[in-house]
Amino acid sequence: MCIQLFPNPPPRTRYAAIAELLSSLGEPAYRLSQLVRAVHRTGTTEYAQLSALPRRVRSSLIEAFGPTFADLRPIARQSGDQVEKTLFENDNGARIETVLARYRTGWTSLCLSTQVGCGLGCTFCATGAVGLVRNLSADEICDQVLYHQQQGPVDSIAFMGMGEALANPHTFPALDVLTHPDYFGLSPRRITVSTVGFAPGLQRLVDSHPQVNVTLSVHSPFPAERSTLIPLEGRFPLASCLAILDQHVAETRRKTYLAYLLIDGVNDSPAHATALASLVNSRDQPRLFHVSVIPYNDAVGVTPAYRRPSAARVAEFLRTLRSANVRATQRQQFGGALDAACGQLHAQYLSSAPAPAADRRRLPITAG
Ligand SMILES: C[S@@+](CC[C@H](N)C(=O)[O-])C[C@H]1O[C@@H](n2cnc3c(N)ncnc32)[C@H](O)[C@@H]1O
Ligand code: SF4
Repeated sequence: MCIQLFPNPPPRTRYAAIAELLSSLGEPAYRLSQLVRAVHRTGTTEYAQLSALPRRVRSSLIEAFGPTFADLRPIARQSGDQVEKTLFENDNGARIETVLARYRTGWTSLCLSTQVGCGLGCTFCATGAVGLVRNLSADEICDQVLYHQQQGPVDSIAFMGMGEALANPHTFPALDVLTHPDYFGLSPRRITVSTVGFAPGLQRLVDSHPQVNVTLSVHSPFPAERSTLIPLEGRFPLASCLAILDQHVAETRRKTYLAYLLIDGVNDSPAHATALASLVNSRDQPRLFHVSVIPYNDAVGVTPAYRRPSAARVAEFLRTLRSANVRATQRQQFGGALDAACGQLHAQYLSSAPAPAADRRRLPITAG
């Protein structure tokens, strides 16, 4: 397991570096938001094509930062019913995936990645089977949103793709950029961060971005069993994360989500549901905790023979929670056939097929 405890201050974001350059050139303060608006509106990330900016500014940007605004480029896309999975690559060949889901109401939700792989080793997750290749930079996290916004509106964002967002120190400057009114201008209430329980990061998140929605992955109410599913339990027990959330909901009155993965014959018994309900009902504000039940998705590279429970078993689990007055719903999931649902992303690190060529810029679109 690889654990990083925010050892160094993260490097400047591209946005801060450009602001500094523009100021040193004596450009007016509005130039940066003009640049960002032009990138979002035109669908290009090539500085040379941003004709809204004076030529001298474009030349200085290219000289300082190279030809393009984005570090990640999309190299493959798969579309299925209500879902689109995009594979991105950076210049060093690191790959990640994002998933855009379209609800029937027209609402769009983007599930983005924060790490190439993940070092926390949860036994049910394809991203965990990859291991941690590296953290994404704040710019790479934001580039995923930028790319999708260039294609159409993105109504909400979930940090639920590849990686543990709160173990990556660059998640915090990325949230600053995404919510900054001059850059992405997203409401923090439309952003959700999911964590498996990286307690120092969780504390930092609720302190620095209290309006961002939080989901804590629980998956077992029993500590010994939880640590066989989520090794991080041994380092940061669930109880310590729930204590942080208790304080957070008391201060903000914001609803908080507890994700519960259901694996057939492992953690889906009535005894598990009853113990989970007791855990929720023992909070000071139980009505502010909402349980999202996620039936297991087949995940490449996962060694134990886990299986998805039957629909009847899932319904029974939900019934037990609700009859104990716990608010609980099944998470709507999309893209299982494309390996695009929760826990299935691995950006071709676990495929036998060779990785795509780094310079392939066209997007093959395949039906799923
Ligand atoms: C891939 S994780 C990324 C966010 C964060 N690292 C976390 O674990 O909460 C997003 C969600 O997918 C769930 N998940 C992981 N593997 C899964 C699987 N095989 N089937 C269903 N959900 C899974 C996680 O438990 C978590 O709730
Ligand atoms: S479930 Fe989350 S924390 Fe666990 S291995 Fe997968 S991405 Fe990492």
